[in-house]
Amino acid sequence: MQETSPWLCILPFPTLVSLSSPQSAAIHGFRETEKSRWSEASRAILQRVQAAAFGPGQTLLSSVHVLDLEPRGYIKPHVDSIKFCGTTIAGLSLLSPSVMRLVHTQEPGEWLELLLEPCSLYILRDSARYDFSHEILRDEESFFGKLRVPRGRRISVICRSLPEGLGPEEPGQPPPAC
Ligand SMILES: O=C(O)CCC(=O)C(=O)O
Ligand SMILES: [Fe+2]
Repeated sequence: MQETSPWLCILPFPTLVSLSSPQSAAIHGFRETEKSRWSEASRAILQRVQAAAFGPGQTLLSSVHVLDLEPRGYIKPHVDSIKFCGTTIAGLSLLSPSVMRLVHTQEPGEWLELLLEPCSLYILRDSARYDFSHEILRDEESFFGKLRVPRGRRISVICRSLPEGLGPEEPGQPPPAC
């Protein structure tokens, strides 16, 4: 029997809400939720993500952001709000491949693209997080160099560090989406 991926337990989303997060205006064709309770199998995966992306001294937002982007959905260039998000953003991409483009906010000629394969993890930290905008290209523009990367439904699971100076969040109080 084929083993079921633990990530499949997040599909379909039972209670998806529009969180109107600061970045939501940049995102088109999506649903999202903040999730703090996970199955044991998913927790094990999240721990691997967190061990790879965050240092021992970093505190994370207590909820993980889950974003469900429809095949025609895309994310316009933005820098995550420094009010709600610290130095590090780590995103696990599921289902469809996609292309993430980073563009320097002061030097638009300085840019790079990342091919986000399903089950890959990207980490935006320090300069990549603060000095570059990030975006997910829409299907029509979804090329990695000359390689066409057709977009389907994409789900991302995003962990973020807490902004400096903010203590761990109050238990039971969901953080603002970041
Ligand atoms: O889907 C992703 O990997 C990135 C989402 C994002 O940029 C955001 O929610 O601010
Ligand atoms: Fe973002």
